Amino acid sequence: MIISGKEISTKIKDQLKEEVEQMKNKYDRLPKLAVILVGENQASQVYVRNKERGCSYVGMDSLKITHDATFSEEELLNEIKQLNEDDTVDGILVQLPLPDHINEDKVLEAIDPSKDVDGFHPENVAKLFLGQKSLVPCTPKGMMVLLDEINYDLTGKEVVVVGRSNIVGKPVSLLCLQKNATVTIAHSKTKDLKEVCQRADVLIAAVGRAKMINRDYVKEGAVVLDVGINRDENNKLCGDVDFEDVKDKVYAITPVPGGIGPMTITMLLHNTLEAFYHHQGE
Ligand SMILES: NC(=O)C1=CN([C@@H]2O[C@H](COP(=O)(O)OP(=O)(O)OC[C@H]3O[C@@H](n4cnc5c(N)ncnc54)[C@H](OP(=O)(O)O)[C@@H]3O)[C@@H](O)[C@H]2O)C=CC1
Ligand SMILES: Nc1nc(=O)c2c([nH]1)NC[C@@H]1CN(c3ccc(C(=O)N[C@@H](CCC(=O)O)C(=O)O)cc3)C=[N+]21
Ligand SMILES: [Mg+2]
Repeated sequence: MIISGKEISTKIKDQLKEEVEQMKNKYDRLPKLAVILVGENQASQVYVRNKERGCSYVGMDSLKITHDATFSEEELLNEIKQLNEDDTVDGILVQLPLPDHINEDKVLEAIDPSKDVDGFHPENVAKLFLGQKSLVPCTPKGMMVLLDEINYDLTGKEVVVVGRSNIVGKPVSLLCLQKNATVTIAHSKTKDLKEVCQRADVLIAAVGRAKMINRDYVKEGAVVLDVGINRDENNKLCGDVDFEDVKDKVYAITPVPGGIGPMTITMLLHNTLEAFYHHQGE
């Protein structure tokens, strides 16, 4: 089975669109997402455009703020402070990576946790760790929604996550643990990665290396979630998984493009609506 994140995300966006319409009538204001982009990173520009498109699809307001790569940390922190104080703004997202002269941790900590639609602020990270209600990182949340969509119960299942980043690997591991999976987190220092991956009922690839996971890593009948966004030898978009090589061995797999990526955007919209409700005292 090929899990179309694109189709599922369209279905969810159509539901969000209806909710937004109701909120507009009820509160006479729209949810609003502010996206800040510093520098000229090509991929970032594509993602930010997709985020704006997502907002307009569901009828939310969006505010795109772009700066050239010389924008200072102090200026960025000031801008975030202003957005924190702006009652018309529900969500604030600072696109990563930031230029080297800007301290990422400092910037993420400056965002009002109630507007932190990425779920990257330490307060939200701590809540996720503790299993308390919080804004949950979009990519991990999108993966859980996809598993739900195919009625896949993680209880007692072996999950192997390849990658331990703060934005994907670690949070998705916690979410799988919450759903009663047995979770292994692998990374660049993991020994015998192939053997570790072969144990997985659910294999999550969040590495950033084109087609690294081939059929030798995959157990027959496994579910494979491919987070990677890479370019192959022909400069074509591809995942961390060699899709053609593994597709006849799996129970289900997400493609790239059209898999996890669109779900990430949709969960961002979902989080923005959640933040809006919170700001309205719901
Ligand atoms: N579809 C989507 O919505 C999203 C896609 N992405 C994509 O997902 C990928 C991962 O992103 P992100 O988590 O930010 O990446 P990072 O670069 O922050 O993390 C990569 C992780 O992979 C590990 N790793 C690197 N090489 C190997 C290897 N040879 N064997 C095993 N593990 C390895 C690293 O290990 P170590 O810690 O030891 O260095 C690290 O933990 C990228 O392609 C990115 O573009 C990211 C976010 C959202
Ligand atoms: N603060 C912050 N939050 C993020 O959520 C964040 C970030 N920084 N930095 C970079 C990563 C990456 N990311 C993606 C979002 C959408 C697609 C996406 O839309 N992918 C499409 C194709 C995109 C294309 O055509 O290149 C797809 O897979 O079908 C991919 C990757 C969010 N990230
Ligand atoms: Mg990173």
